[in-house]
Parts: sequence; structure tokens; C-alpha cells
Amino acid sequence: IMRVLELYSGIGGMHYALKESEVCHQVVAAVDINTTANDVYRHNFPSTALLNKTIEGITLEEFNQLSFDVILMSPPCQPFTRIGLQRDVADSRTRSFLHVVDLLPRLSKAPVFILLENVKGFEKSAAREYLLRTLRECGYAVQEMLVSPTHFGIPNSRLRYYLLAKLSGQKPFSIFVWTLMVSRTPHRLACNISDDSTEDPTPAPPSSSSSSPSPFPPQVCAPEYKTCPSLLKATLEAQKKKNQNHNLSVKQIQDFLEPQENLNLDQHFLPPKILLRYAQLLDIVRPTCRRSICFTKGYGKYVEGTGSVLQCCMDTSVEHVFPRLDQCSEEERVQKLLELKLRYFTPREVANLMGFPPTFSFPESVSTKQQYRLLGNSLNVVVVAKLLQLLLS
Ligand SMILES: C[S@@+](CC[C@H](N)C(=O)[O-])C[C@H]1O[C@@H](n2cnc3c(N)ncnc32)[C@H](O)[C@@H]1O
Repeated sequence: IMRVLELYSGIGGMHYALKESEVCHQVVAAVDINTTANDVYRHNFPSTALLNKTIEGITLEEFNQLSFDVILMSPPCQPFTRIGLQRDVADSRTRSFLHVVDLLPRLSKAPVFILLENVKGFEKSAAREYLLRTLRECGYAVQEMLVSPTHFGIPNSRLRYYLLAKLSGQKPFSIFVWTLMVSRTPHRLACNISDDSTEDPTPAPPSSSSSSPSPFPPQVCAPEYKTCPSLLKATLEAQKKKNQNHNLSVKQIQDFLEPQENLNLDQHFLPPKILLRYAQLLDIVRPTCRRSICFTKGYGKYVEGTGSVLQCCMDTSVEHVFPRLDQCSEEERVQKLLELKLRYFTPREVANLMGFPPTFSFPESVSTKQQYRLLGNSLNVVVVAKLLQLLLS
């Protein structure tokens, strides 16, 4: 039985992934400072020891007493996000992580396995450099990768950096993983994915013929795109979304929705004020789509880039409503937009897309906004479960 230490435990995404992986385990302690997240964790895992304290406050002796074989951790990602300041190790939020790395060589019993999850961007950080150097010095074999749920047939983008480490003497990492996981090294990974991409890369096919066709669809060579790069970008985005919806290896959104009769829909529709102001920025999907964008902690509060919204009325279409919208009066605009019946995904639906099992629930005291916030900070359980199987078995 593996003794697991779950650091930055949040709402317990790692714990659910462990359960899903079917590896025989015991979580010896979970640690987090967010009291709301801890309420949710305790609600779902009442018998796990949950430490409500800062990780940098845990001493070497305390760590030694826990006597764990595995560390699972998803440290705060704000210091590394592509849209943030990228203050990296200079950001005070990285302190606790550096504390963990510092303690690693000094533990009386080195953990056999480590899994770290973070945002895309971490692969270029000094924090990663420091972790890698320490792991090498301690004799770990390491594999890193960028993986999204879409690679496992789930219609939700959440491209994340993962590091798997095992102490030398363990079974080597299986090569199979790397063909599946886009690429072998973060360097190549970083090259495969353009920096501003918000969506997932498609795993690069093995380079076969040298006469590869142009990566752009032919119509983008049209002259109007030369004078208007933003139009080109929008067209490429639209094309990409269309392609994603045709990828039959990915499930449809409707497989993750709550039964409509259970929902108080009025509560979830986007209000006219938001529609008027942000219509052009919405990422709209239908139940039959095979894609959605990453749900972040601002979902339900901010609109742009925080997660997709669902079109509930199929009698009209986005293509029908949007093109002439700016020629309409405000009143007509609202009318047209309301016809689409756009609603937010419910927290339960977001949890479904993130692979949380039906047994997962929130205590009643946690508001909808807080639920979105906590889910946005969490991880995809199905993805991490697969990685744990690869790491631990
Ligand atoms: C990216 S989230 C991880 C979420 C978690 N994996 C889940 O499934 O919900 C980072 C978590 O680390 C916690 N955290 C941040 N700094 C911390 C620190 N210094 N000590 C303990 N917990 C911390 C935050 O409260 C947050 O819940």
C-alpha cells in the first residue's frame, strides 16, 4: 500500500485521481491553507488527515513523521502563467514549493514517486530548473509532458505541465507514454506549441515525408487576410474549432450535462447586460460539440477566456445571429442574442468535464461562485489518474 502525501490538496483532485487509478493507496496527509477548499475536501474525505497550514511552515521532522512513499502536488500556478507577470522564484507564492524542494534531499526516507502538476509555462521556469537539478542529484528518473484532457477523449481543453519522477531502481518509464503524450522533452514540446496558443496542440505525427503540406488551410492566403491579421487569426480559430468538433475520438459535450429537468435554468442563463457587452468574446458550444475551453477560477464572474457557454436553443444558430449584429439597435441585439438561450455550465457539469466522479459534492455552505473558483484551481482527474497508473504501476 502506497503512503501518499497530497500537498496543495485544494478540493482533492489528486485524491480522486488516486482512487480512479485503482492503485492501492492511503493518503497519509493532505495540506492546504484555503479554508473553503478544505471544507470541500473534508466533506468528501472525512477520514483523511487534513492539515490546514502553510507548507513552508511544516518542518523536516514533521515531514519525516508522515513517512510517505509518494508526493503528489500542484503548487500555485500564478507565478508561471503565460498571461501573468511570470515572477517565477521571485514570487512569494513559490516559497512553499522551494521549501519542499529544499527538504527533499534531507528526508530520512526519500519518496519513491513524485507527481507535480502545473500550468503550461512552468517548463520554462527557474523553479523547474531547481526541481530538476535536485531530483537528479537525489537519483530520480524524470519525465515531463504537456497533456490535455482532449488527448483522452474529453471535450475540454486544459493543457497542463506534468512532471513524473521515480527513484532509481524502479521499473523504467514506458516509451509508449511519449508517443501518446505529444513529445519527449519539454524543449520539443515548447517548440510544438506556439506561445500564444490557448488551445491544445494536436500530437505531432511522426515525421514521415518531407514534403509536408502547408499547415494553413488554403483560404487563408486570400488578400483580405494580408491587410487584416486579426481577421486571419479569427478565421484560423474558427477553423480550428470546427476541426475539433469533427474529431470523433472525443466525446460530445452532451455526455457531461446534467439532466435538464434537474436544473433551474433561469439561474444559469447569461443576463442581457452580459450578452450586450461581451457577446463577441464568448466561446459558444452546443451539446453536440466535441470541444470546450478551459474552465478557470473566474468562470461565472468574468466572461473572456474563463470557459465556454452552452447554447440551449437549436432553432437558431450562431452563424445566423452574429454576422449582422453590429447593425442592429441595442434592443434588437438583445433579442437576437437571447434567442440562442446561452447558459453557463453548472458547477456539476464543470466537475463532470474535469473527471470528478458522481460521488463528489460540495457542502451547502459553498456558493456557486466559490464552486467555480475551486474547480478552476483544480485538475482533470482522468488525466492525472492515467499518469498515476503510468508512474505507480
Ligand atoms: C493549483 S491549486 C491546487 C488544487 C488541487 N490540486 C485541487 O484539486 O483542488 C493550489 C492550492 O495550493 C494552496 N496553497 C497555496 N499556497 C500554499 C501554501 N503556502 N501552503 C499550503 N497551501 C497552499 C491553495 O490554497 C490552493 O488550494
